[in-house]
Amino acid sequence: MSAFDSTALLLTGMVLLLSLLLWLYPRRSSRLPPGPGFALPLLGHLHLMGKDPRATFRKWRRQYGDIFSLYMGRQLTVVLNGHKVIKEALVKRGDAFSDRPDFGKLADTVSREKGVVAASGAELKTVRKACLEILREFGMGKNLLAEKIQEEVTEYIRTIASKDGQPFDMTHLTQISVSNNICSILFGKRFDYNDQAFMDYLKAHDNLSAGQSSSLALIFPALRHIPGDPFKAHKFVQDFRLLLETFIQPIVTRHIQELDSGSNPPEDFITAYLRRVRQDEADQKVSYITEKSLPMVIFHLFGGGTGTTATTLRWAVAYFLHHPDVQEKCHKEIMEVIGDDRRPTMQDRPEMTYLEATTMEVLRIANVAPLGVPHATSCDVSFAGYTIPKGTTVIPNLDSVLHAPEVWEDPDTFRPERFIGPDGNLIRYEEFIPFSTGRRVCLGESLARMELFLYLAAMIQHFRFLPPEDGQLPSLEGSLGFTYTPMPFTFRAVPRCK
Ligand code: HEM
Repeated sequence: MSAFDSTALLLTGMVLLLSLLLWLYPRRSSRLPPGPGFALPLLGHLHLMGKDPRATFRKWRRQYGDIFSLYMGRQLTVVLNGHKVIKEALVKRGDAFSDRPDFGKLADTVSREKGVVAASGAELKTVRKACLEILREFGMGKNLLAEKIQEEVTEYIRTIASKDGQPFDMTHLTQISVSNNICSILFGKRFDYNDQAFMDYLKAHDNLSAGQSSSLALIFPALRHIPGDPFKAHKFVQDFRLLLETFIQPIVTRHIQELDSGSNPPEDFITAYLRRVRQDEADQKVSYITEKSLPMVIFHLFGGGTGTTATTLRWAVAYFLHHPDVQEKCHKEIMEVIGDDRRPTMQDRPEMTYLEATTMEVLRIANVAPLGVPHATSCDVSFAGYTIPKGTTVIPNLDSVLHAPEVWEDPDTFRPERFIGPDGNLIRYEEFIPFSTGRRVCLGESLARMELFLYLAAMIQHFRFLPPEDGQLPSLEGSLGFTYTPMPFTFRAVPRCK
């Protein structure tokens, strides 16, 4: 090859590389909301996000305003901040802002089904409606379910009492117990607190919600083949498979066999959903309610019903340990309304303003889903003077509402009294949106609120929470993955004397 040929080859290579980089380099159009400048090819602004996106978003909000944009990889993403903007988008313009983005190619290697959390458009409408109707059939928000939860709470309290006031970590016990409530609805059964297989499933669920995989791994599934799994991509696929294929799918298959063979499957969510599938088939209706999508729907309800409520209970105990006065005020109210010789019931709830205010303050300050779940635009939208294209990922930054200093005085101070008015009644702030707002508001909100009340009332009725003998208090700085969880801690649950 002559020197001329090699130079030409080198130049052509450089031009091709430059074109590829330019093609990969995300550029923001002038009609988009402003945002950080330098986006890398492939990574976009991921390298600027830091360990705690909440802190980065607070900084960018100060710099660019309530609506800013960035690139997560090559995906255009708009972050909405403050109650006014989030309400405007998710509630008033809910028609345009209620889709979900593609949750990543790594998840697609396990299943492409959308279930409920990842569904958009007509599929979302049909599946969400069916889920809500069936959950209500099984008593969500009603006494029937409250009684079931009370039985689970009784078992939970018995197990805590068996610790004899010695220090323990409540994480696994609380997770299994809370998960049993949604499992009773979904599968018609609860799991023993020592069931090792179930504990492994919960561990896999924990790993997924801790967001162990990097954002890069979610976008580039091939990273799971790198030896040593540095991006935790292989682990993500393993955990996802364990839950979907080893835990949930066999239960669904058993229900299908029982239903089709005329034997009696348990009267639970799966059977109710399958009856709808069969009905739509009999009516020859083209429907999104299908046998194939059912395992993913169950995966989402199981996931939603397992992590967040248990995490909120752990945050509540962490704050009680830091604020014994709040614990005592809750106990005093419980003694006045319920006493110590019967179980708390849902009928007691309206009388218990201080416990309710305390629960709301825990939900606000701990804010277990600080960035919500990403939404996506279903069409090109003109919004606040910008044009946001169809398919843009939208992050409703709930942290910007629940910790807004203009709404909550000293937002980082734990003070249940902020939810109680001068007349002694609860104040229902419009800005209190830990379950998000609009068409995709948390589907399990009333179940979660019922659980939080029944667990906390019974826990405080029976025990005084104290730090271990060395006085070590839990950190109030948690770990942020898909949810915001407390760091592991131990405490003593000392029985209250009758
Ligand atoms: C303290 C407890 C809980 C909190 C703080 C919480 C919070 C949230 C938030 C912020 C969202 C995102 C809404 C959006 O996209 O705008 C969500 C969605 C969801 N939650 Fe919860 N949640 C809790 C408990 C539960 C429970 C007990 C269930 C069980 C059924 C559940 C099931 C779901 C489902 C299925 C979705 C997706 C809804 C959709 O995509 O349309 N959650 N939750």
